[in-house]
Amino acid sequence: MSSVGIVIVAAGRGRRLGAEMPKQYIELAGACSLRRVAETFLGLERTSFIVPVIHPGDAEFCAAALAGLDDARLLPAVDGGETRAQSVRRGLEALEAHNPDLVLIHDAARPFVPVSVIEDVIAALGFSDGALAALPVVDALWKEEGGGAGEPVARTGLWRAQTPQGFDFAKILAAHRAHDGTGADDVAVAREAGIAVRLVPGSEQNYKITTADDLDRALADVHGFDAHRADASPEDDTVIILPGGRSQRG
Ligand SMILES: Nc1ccn([C@@H]2O[C@H](COP(=O)(O)OP(=O)(O)OP(=O)(O)O)[C@@H](O)[C@H]2O)c(=O)n1
Ligand SMILES: C[C@](O)(CO)[C@H](O)COP(=O)(O)O
Repeated sequence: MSSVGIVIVAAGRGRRLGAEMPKQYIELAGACSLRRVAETFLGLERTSFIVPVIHPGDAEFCAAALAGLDDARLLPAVDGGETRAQSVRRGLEALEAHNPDLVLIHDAARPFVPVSVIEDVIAALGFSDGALAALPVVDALWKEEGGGAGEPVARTGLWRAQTPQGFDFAKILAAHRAHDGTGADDVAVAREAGIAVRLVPGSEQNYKITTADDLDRALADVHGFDAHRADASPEDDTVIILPGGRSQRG
């Protein structure tokens, strides 16, 4: 079975949210978004290695966020760059020594990614060198003209990109090394290098915390998502105290 490396990009500043600390470190019912993402990927047997990519000034935030996750697959965090693409590249360079067959790249700012979406992206990599989670655009689209609705934009065939975005490791590393560091996501980098990328259905649950409204939504959603996770094994009522003081049913 192919080995799967995970890059969690967490070096952003969260400027559009404008909170006191970067959004990936804001607590959502006892665990911040970065920790939630790390726990989700550590919960997958297919995960071989995880490298968090962080801002050089966030080492203390990161240490607190990941405290107690005692798992050899969780590699030391590496410093990110000015752009998301630069941060991804640094994560990939850190994974190179571990030589994974595949890599999944995920935003730390998407705390509620369902395991099924991750598994579907990995499955698509069985027949494609690239795959991304995405959702079709369902609303009508209008081009703005002077504050009003101008020309309509056809929505047919348009998809909203999410993460994880997964790739053949050697191919996406080479693509990032050839890239100028400006791509909005790894699909842009991959396509520039001629890598075919499959669309895999994402999830509305897998939204990115970008604005204050998104953070409010996450703070409202988190208890429901956690209850759902806890109810996964209702026959076993044991309460497990997790590192960092969180609890869940076992
Ligand atoms: N130089 C950067 C920029 C972004 N990211 C990460 O890439 C993901 C993209 O989400 P985004 O909402 O663009 O994050 P920010 O850059 O933090 O947000 P903003 O643009 O509002 O500052 C986030 O997990 C972010 O931490 C990163 O690792 N390195
Ligand atoms: C890859 C991505 O999640 C695509 O939605 C990306 O991080 C988007 O970042 P943006 O700065 O909000 O475009």
